[in-house]
Amino acid sequence: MSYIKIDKLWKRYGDTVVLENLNKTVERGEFITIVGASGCGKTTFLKLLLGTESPSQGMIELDGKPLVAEPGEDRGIVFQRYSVFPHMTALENVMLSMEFERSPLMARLFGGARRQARKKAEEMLEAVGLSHALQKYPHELSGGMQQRLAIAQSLIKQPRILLLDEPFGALDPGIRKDMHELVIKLWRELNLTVFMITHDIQEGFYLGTRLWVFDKDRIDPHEPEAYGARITYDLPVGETDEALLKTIDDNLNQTEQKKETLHHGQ
Ligand SMILES: Nc1ncnc2c1ncn2[C@@H]1O[C@H](COP(=O)(O)OP(=O)(O)OP(=O)(O)O)[C@@H](O)[C@H]1O
Repeated sequence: MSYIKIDKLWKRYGDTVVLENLNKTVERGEFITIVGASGCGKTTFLKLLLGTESPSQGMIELDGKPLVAEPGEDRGIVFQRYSVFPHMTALENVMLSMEFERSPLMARLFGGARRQARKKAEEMLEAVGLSHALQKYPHELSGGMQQRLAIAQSLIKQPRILLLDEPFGALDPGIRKDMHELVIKLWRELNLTVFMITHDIQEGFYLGTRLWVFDKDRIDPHEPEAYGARITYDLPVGETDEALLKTIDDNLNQTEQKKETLHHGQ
């Protein structure tokens, strides 16, 4: 039995087909990177995995059970820009995630439980390289540090699956490299299963174990909403040649161009 099974999965919004009949299995500990043209449904797919969206048809199974459409502790997500609470320090922001989890009504822990939460939050901030910034407020942190904080917030709940939606898209290349190392370290040490969306196909090939390409390869000019994205490539990372990379990039650019042409023709 596979850890995650994506079975005849469709997602529609009204008459618009966003995802079309996805079928995949994923084993524990895999690191899947996802690339695809803008607006083709990558974030929607992560939301289906997170459980904040539900399938129109088909299902996702997690550990042999249908994934329920509500966020679970076993899944954590990091977005490109994370909304941390501006009036709370890094430490308080991470502690708050734990307080919400352990005391959902009051979001407040006391005494020994609070001391324990504080220790765990400090350890997690240290693991992401922010031990020197525990008392800093988000506006005092650089973009890379804010994403480290977002990762700490998401990992403090000890998810088994980490969903990353272009987490480094807004960062400078040098800082991105540090973040790659951090994510690889956390993935290995915490034995996570990771799904990460990126716009950068090279990043997709550098990180992880498997690269998925989402592409809406069929477009009917009379009915542009009729087809959704499918997973057109599923490639083991590290075994693919440059020529194939270029073909994928060209295909995705063509999809973008077709969309542009349709858009302007309307
Ligand atoms: N809640 C919603 N209601 C209606 N349509 C939606 C909703 N969420 C997403 N969509 C549509 O679904 C399509 C896919 O959106 P999604 O954000 O998943 O794409 P994406 O591949 O992540 O894009 P990008 O790379 O630009 O972030 C878009 O056309 C979007 O407008």
